[in-house]
Amino acid sequence: MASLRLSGLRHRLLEPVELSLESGELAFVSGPSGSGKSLLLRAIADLDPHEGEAWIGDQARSSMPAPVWRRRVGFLPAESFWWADRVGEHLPPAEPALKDWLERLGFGPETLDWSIARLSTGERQRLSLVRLLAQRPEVLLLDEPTANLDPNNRDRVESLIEGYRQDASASLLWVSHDPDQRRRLDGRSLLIRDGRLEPESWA
Ligand SMILES: Nc1ncnc2c1ncn2[C@@H]1O[C@H](COP(=O)(O)OP(=O)(O)OP(=O)(O)O)[C@@H](O)[C@H]1O
Repeated sequence: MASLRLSGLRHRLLEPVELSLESGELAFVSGPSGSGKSLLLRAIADLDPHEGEAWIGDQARSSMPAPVWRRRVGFLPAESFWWADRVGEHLPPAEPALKDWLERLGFGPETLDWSIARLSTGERQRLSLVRLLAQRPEVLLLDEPTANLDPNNRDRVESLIEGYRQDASASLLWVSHDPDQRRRLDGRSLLIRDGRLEPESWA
């Protein structure tokens, strides 16, 4: 239940970004390859050096330890990193929604025993979303979370993210190259062009 606000957020490619997302608001970010979309998300998540400030509600990033900020602001990278051997080792068993989230993405309970090495690209992508939601972030920064998925699994992921956004009133910044997805999910559309983050015009 928190808004996200950015003021003067800047890294090497981007002009200073001013942005406010209400609690529960969805905004898409698009722009050409290499325009800085992933770097923007990484700067907000405080994973790379940057200038400027960010707030969740009225709490500034600089007012809390980096690990606390990174847990509250959940970043889903385009390529996930897994450190243990089995899926279940990355997911908290006490999370009450875990079984439901896995089922909604097409995974049975046996998935927890699967080796990470056997996962397909799309399975890794879907399971990394479950892992992120289990962190219960208040803000979600999603870097093309459906890029490797067939339409059925894309719909499942969209539905799960939308459900989480509504239940948790989470603010979402979602990098997507897909105009149909942006229309389907009815969020604000932002575009990075020549280093500036600006509202996208559909005209
Ligand atoms: N650690 C880094 N050091 C130097 N340059 C980097 C670094 N990370 C990314 N870049 C460069 O910054 C630019 C923007 O990268 P970014 O990953 O944000 O692009 P993007 O808009 O997400 O592109 P795509 O749609 O292809 O994923 C690219 O030219 C990339 O090569």
